Amino acid sequence: DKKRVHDIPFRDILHASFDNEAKRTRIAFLRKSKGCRVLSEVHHVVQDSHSEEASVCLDKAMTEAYSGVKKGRRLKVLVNPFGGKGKGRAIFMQKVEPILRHAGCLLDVVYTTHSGHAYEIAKTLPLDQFDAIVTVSGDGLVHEVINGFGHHEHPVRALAIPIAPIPTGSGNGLSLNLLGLEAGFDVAEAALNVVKGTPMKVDLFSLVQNKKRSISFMSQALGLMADLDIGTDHLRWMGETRFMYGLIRGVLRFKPCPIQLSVKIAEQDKTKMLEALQARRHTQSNASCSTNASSSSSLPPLKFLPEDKDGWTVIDEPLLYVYAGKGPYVGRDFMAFPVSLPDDGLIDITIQPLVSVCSRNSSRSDVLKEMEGAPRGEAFWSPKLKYFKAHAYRVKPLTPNGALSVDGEPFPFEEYQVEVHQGLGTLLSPHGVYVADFDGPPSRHQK
Ligand SMILES: Nc1ncnc2c1ncn2[C@@H]1O[C@H](COP(=O)(O)OP(=O)(O)OP(=O)(O)O)[C@@H](O)[C@H]1O
Repeated sequence: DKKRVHDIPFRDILHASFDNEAKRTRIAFLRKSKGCRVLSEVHHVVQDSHSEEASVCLDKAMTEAYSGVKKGRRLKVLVNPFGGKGKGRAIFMQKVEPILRHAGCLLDVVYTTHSGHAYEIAKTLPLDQFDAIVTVSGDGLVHEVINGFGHHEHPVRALAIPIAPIPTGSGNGLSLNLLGLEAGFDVAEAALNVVKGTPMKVDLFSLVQNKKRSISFMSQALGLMADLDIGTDHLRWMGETRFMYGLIRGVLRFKPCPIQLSVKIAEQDKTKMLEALQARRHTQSNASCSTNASSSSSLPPLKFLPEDKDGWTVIDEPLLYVYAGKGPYVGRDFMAFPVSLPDDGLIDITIQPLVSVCSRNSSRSDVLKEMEGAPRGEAFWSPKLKYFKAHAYRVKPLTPNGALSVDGEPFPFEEYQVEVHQGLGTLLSPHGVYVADFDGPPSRHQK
């Protein structure tokens, strides 16, 4: 009977078992429905003579389904009920929790009640009780968790606990980077990553401002890009569209970003950056770059002093924006760092000099044209856009007025320095690499 044949990849199986009393098989799995993944369950009654065969078969299926992965993970789940369009709680209860429960995960769920709540929880999290921490939120809660871990009594061990995001915020850049464009907003796919993803080491950044050290995992934005993160906060109701709206509005305003930028450059050859990306795609496991969690009880010391000048490049020209970070996507419609690698120990920095966009040969419409290719990271190839990989950088504001956004959160517009810590953070990932389609330049940028 054809109707009874289910072709289920092992990866999609959450649970498979045989009830010998009732002679019933039970398989819980994810299937595709209208472009999204949904939880499904099938039961079959088996003839007595086939009981043993069924039992062996389902045991085997479970072994394959959880090959290399601990079954029944212990999870600390943090749900921001107000993230994005305010549907975090409902999405968690209706779509995510059932998947985690069917997979036999043990859940300790907290609904955050205030800004800073996730930070407090992460700061005092008992380290041996959880296999992963799940954020049902946007990138803001992840920033809090990482900073809480950074201020934990044992920060390096805390940062070795993998974080797995469920995308219910407005940006969800981290989910996009882990799951890719197609699956990045699919909460069921993200839940499957919670159940079966493997730990992937990622670089984190120390940001020092007024002697205070914060950790950033995704981005720091100045000028137009900060306006995009912060200046569109009141447009949260728009969901992710607010980023594209902010981008167009910012380009039309054309406001310079009054800073002096100093960069400890590691690479500025775009072709070499692409080659490194292509090579990294073939080495999916990055366990070798893991920091030795047990050997250190404090955060890595800072390597670069604010007065270091040797080997630093100073950029004084007027800029439209500076955008620095890790992970290709910062939003669904913006691949800001297409050649970013999770663990190269470097930060990607993009700079748009104002002169090149205000020159006689260039115009706002040119910038907007570049933006058309933003979802595919095409601006990378624009000769007008400077793109560095760096060990560290520092910013000195030249006027008191401006905006700085760190991982999407507003920070004081004051002098700061950033450096990279290789492999200090841990995420759960289905692929062991960032998922973003990016290769050679589009035809208009080909020589
Ligand atoms: N109960 C709460 N009330 C008010 N604010 C909260 C609450 N819980 C968390 N927050 C704050 O909400 C901020 C944003 O949260 P979150 O990352 O979930 O969504 P988002 O900002 O919509 O998404 P994105 O960061 O992707 O734009 C966090 O910085 C956090 O401090």
